[in-house]
Amino acid sequence: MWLLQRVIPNDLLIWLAHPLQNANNFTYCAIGLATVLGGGIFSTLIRYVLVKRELAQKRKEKLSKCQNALKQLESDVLGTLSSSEREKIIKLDLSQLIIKLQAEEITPSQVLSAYQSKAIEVNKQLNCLVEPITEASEQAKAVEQLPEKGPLYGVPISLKDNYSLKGYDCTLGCARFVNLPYSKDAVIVQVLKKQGAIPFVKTNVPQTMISWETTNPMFGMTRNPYDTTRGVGGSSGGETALIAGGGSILGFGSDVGGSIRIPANMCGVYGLKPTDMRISNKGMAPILKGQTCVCSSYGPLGKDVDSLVIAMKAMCVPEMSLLDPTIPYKPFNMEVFESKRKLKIGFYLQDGFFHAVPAMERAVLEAKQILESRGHEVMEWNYPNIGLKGMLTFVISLSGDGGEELFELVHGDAVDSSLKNTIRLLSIPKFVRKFLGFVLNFIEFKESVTNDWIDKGLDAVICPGFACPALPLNTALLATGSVSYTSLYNVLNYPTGSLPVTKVISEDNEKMKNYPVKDLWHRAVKKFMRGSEGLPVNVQVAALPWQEELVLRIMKEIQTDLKK
Ligand SMILES: CCCCCCCCCCCCCCCCCC(=O)NCCO
Repeated sequence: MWLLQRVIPNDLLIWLAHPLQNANNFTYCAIGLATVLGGGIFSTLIRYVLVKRELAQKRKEKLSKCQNALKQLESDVLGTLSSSEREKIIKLDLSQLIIKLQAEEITPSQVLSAYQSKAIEVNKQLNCLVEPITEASEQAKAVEQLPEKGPLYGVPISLKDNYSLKGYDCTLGCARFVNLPYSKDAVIVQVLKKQGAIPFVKTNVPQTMISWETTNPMFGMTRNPYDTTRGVGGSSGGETALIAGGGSILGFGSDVGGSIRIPANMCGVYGLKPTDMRISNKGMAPILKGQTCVCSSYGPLGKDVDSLVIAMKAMCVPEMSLLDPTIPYKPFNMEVFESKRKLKIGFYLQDGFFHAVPAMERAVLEAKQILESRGHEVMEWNYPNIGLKGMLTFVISLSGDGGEELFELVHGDAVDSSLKNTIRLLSIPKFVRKFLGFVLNFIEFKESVTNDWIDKGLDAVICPGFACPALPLNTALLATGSVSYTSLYNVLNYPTGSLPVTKVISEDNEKMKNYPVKDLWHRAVKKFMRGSEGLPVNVQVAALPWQEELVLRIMKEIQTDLKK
């Protein structure tokens, strides 16, 4: 009161108090209610502004911490290797590198230096890194002292930002996760380290990872090494940009709707999404925690099929099941991978939901021809409305909470424009979700697709790696639905690989004049294919659950004949 009297002139106070002198109980209640409501709104606003400011500060601090760590690393590795020594290491493929490391022709520290300096160089152009793992150099020296060499002895590996490492944040591009370092390595990371691998960088992701444009308000946009005006896909886009740019020889990503395979397609990299539960997710940064219909799978990315095989062999070991008893011990089956049994393989060029561009169709036809020339039977596989049914199942599964968790993750944070649309699309009201769920029986859909494969005797299916190659920066949201090509295999939980088969040529784009513009998504894709010549085009290979070795075998056969 004393303060009010000092600040507000006396006459004004009397005038303000006047209605109160004659007020009845109702008026008191109304004034009280208005005060409580007004106060509530005011304090919520203040809290919102403070949270926003705090999160903006966190983003700034985290970015500058990461940039300083990269600068420090750059000066630490400067001069450790001559550029010709570095290039000799970088040009080795993973199998050759492992042979040289095991034979002690090169040391883990030398290999690490080569990749550290190359990654920094690539990052300057593509902005694909989050931060370096500063303990990597010590770890490289430590493995050199070990009496036994693991299968990944001295191999530097890059990890998507959601792979938890002791002492490091997993920000997922969200400021609320800054300064929350993990106290333990995820099980995958523990196993990889045990096998001799050296995690050396964490790579960029889209904000929340539920998007296929690798950009976020903290670390910014990752660019495509084939054309820096185009994106890299996502969400493991930092990984594929780094690998394609030569800054990593083996990377690890995650995939709930295509996040390993979409960026693999955009950057011409090899990737494998294993069956859920083949590889542990224990200790990983959780996302969409409550939902169990479509789960994140964790898998490798590399420059050839052999890299994926090496990674899977190294991970499918008893150690994985000991550290995470929910994972069945299922060692990598070389017999299946090396088998010469003739296969029956289905193929499709269109999923009936999103129209794939001609370059994607041609890639499937080229892969088909290779497989036929090897004596496999390749037949068209057309499951009615697979694209639409798969997409609806995917969207309804992800939006089980009406987008609540996604809202919460970005509340008060700057929201990336590429994500706004997705959140809106996933905020489907409960009654619509219930209706769609009623129309489409998920379990029946999954069972029916699997039965169809079994009835037709299919061993595997090949199809477009995505609906289109890399799009210009900031445009992924204009073609959101093209995710139907990859998300189908998350819904089905089939292991699926992606491999580069060809590049866009002018004849493909000439055929774009007949590309059906069914809606705004297709209009955008049609427009953005202009100037896409030279971009990589991948094909997907899918098989029934737990058949990772079969997927890799087919990928290897296609890769081998493409190189001839
Ligand atoms: C008639 C059907 C309407 C369809 C609406 C389409 C809305 C789609 C919105 C969902 C887009 C999600 C993109 C996901 C990209 C990949 C995410 C991923 O795999 N993340 C990895 C997490 O570990």
